[in-house]
Amino acid sequence: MKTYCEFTFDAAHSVAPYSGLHGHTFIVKLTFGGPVDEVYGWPVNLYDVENYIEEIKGKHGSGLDHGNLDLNPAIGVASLENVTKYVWKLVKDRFPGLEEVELKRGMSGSQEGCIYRGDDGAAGRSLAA
Ligand SMILES: Nc1nc2c(c(=O)[nH]1)N=C([C@H](O)[C@H](O)COP(=O)(O)OP(=O)(O)OP(=O)(O)O)CN2
Ligand SMILES: [Zn+2]
Repeated sequence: MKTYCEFTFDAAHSVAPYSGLHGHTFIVKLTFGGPVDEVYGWPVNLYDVENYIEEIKGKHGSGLDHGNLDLNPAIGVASLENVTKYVWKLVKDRFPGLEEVELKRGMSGSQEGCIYRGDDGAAGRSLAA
């Protein structure tokens, strides 16, 4: 069984020398697997995940939401890939059943994104549509 949830956050970033500081709405999809609860049938309680998401989004720029990703030393250069790996680390530490993080930026129909499954050798595919 794979269970997923999505969330968005608005943040600024730059990827020098290719882009200066600008903002996006980032869309994140978290997919969970592993042993399921015998009663509820789920590998993870999304209620717990949603509470944690609010925590990592933070308030007033203290987290991902409405922040400048460039200022977070744990991310490094705020490319799609580095932000995706950062989200992976945040969530995997709290929910070991995390199996995949997909991060997208831009508007539907012209989005770019990548997928990370915890293995640097895994193909992170660009979703330039
Ligand atoms: N594999 C990747 N390649 C590149 C990335 C990346 O994250 N992964 N990022 C960039 C630059 O950010 C890119 O040149 C600028 O694109 P974007 O961040 O989307 O900024 P835009 O000005 O294009 O914003 P839009 O909203 O998409 O118009 C380069 N390569
Ligand atoms: Zn950008």
